Amino acid sequence: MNFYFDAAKTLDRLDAKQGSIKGTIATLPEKNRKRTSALIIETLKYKSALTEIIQKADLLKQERKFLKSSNLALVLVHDLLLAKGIQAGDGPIKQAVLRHKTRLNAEFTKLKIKRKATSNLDLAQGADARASKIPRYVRVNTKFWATSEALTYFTEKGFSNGDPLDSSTAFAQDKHIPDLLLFSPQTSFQDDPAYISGKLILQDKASCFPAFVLSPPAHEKTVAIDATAAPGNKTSHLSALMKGKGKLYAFERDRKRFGTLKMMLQKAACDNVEPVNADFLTIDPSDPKYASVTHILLDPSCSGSGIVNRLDHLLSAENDDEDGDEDRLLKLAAFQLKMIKHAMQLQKIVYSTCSIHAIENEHVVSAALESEEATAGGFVLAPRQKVLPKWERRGYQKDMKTGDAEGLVRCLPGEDATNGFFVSCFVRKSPGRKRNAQSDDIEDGLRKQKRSRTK
Ligand SMILES: C[S@@+](CC[C@H](N)C(=O)[O-])C[C@H]1O[C@@H](n2cnc3c(N)ncnc32)[C@H](O)[C@@H]1O
Repeated sequence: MNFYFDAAKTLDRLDAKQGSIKGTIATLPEKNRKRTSALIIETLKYKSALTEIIQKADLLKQERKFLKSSNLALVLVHDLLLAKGIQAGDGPIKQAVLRHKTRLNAEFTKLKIKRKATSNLDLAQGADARASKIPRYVRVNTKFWATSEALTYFTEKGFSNGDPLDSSTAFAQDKHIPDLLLFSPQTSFQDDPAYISGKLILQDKASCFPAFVLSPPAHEKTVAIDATAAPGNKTSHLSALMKGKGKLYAFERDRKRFGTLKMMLQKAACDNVEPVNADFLTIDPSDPKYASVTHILLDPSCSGSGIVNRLDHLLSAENDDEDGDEDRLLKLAAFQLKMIKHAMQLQKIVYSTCSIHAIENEHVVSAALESEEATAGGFVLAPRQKVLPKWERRGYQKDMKTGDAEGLVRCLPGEDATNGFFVSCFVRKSPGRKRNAQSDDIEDGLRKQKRSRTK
């Protein structure tokens, strides 16, 4: 029965908007996690049908002594009607549902007739249509092997070059991000040895933009920060771009998510990363440890409104945050701005969100550009040619009080074959810029390297 209690509690947390489906499932006890998460997802798929059946059968009223939680009733009735029956010993709660088996089955049949369903599947809530237009993106972890080796690996597995949205055996290389491959959205990598061993990282294309735009040089003197790191996809991308050289501090304030981050970093062989379980806002930029930091990735918590393939479309309509709850967005925006201003005591900053709302994107960037911290540090937006110049969709100028929106990158789900995303890059203006010995050394070094290569 514990398995049903865990599933019901998780559904309670989702109803209370305490996280995304994926994020909430990740906090379940490891034992039975696969089984419990399958039950949660299946129950959510059929939630509207199951709720109607339970109401019509008057189950909660009649069994109020045993079924105190509506979500517990949902998971039990799910298994009774749509799976192999309730998988638990004969206790009073199971008996409370079984007493109504005939009535529940009758309501189930009536509902199918009412909804003109020819199979159980017709009662399920459909996926977000935009998700089917997003290929399955897989980043080759160049810490372990080269992209050319990965291409051979997949060719030997039966994949061939082509459009992955047309064929389940086609794959392609991405046009904008090196080492990123595209597969059909249905391709599963969970059992692929290359995924299990950390040689492949499942990461949406847009979420690869921030590390690529920041691109800290692969140099022993480079010191960078990922200020909001867990679960760690962007951290491992940064580490790969740095070729394991220099130092990357990865901050994560949440203890549980910090555990996930550490596991991810180990699996992806991120040996130049030092994970730090601390709030980025509490670090003192004048601390000698961070004085030589040149590059900062800032991908703070956001509304997640751009993510369309995260299963969250399964949450009920009243939880749907299409227009965003303004209060919540304003609170998030205030926190996001605080993070940027804190980072402005350091050097080059990439700020990103997986939100489509201007409140968390252009508005935050404009406010950051107008802040005292930006003036004191001489920060401006990096121009388009430094921020994925070939990417067509740029920021919304109408939502910028100041700054050129051409320097901003936007991704729209359903239109760009990615989730919704936003990327900006702040750099210090050269004139009047405080000289940072470390960063200037790195830049000088790289300039010299380039010169000697072209000679
Ligand atoms: C959007 S997620 C980051 C995702 C991550 N960049 C990735 O690609 O895997 C934001 C993370 O920042 C953490 N966080 C939020 N505020 C923080 C702060 N002030 N200091 C450190 N971590 C913070 C959250 O706990 C959460 O894990």
